[in-house]
Amino acid sequence: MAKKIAIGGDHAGFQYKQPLINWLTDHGYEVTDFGTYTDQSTDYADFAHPVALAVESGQADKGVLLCGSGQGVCMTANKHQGVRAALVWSEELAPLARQHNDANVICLPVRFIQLETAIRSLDLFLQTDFEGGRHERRVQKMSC
Ligand SMILES: O=C(CO)[C@H](O)[C@H](O)[C@H](O)COP(=O)(O)O
Repeated sequence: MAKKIAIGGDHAGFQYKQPLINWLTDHGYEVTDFGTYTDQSTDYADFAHPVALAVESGQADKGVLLCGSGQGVCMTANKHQGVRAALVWSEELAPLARQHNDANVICLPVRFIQLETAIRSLDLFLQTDFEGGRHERRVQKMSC
């Protein structure tokens, strides 16, 4: 089970960061917060890279990234070796990202989903295992 979680996001994701950290710590996860720490305008890549690096290096088991649409942090994180970041905007997508894609970073579009959906999606993401089998071959083919 993933225990060490890296989290970060830009100003557009800031509103949900602390509630998600609270939920994670309440449920026994060890959280590293890479910012941003205010709602002042920032650049999403400045937070997506540190979170992705934490996952890439093994410092964190899983990553959580937040921005307005989820797109910028997701694109940035996926530049990193061994990082499979998934944009999740409904509860159904969270377990699929784990079961089929072995995603290790969840990207949440804070301007487009309710906090309850973000928390439920994160919970499902962290609880769900990769299925392997036919998906193992497909995940391996992602590398270029
Ligand atoms: O990465 C994004 C868009 O691809 C995020 O949604 C950003 O949070 C967004 O672009 C921030 O927009 P703002 O107008 O600067 O608040």
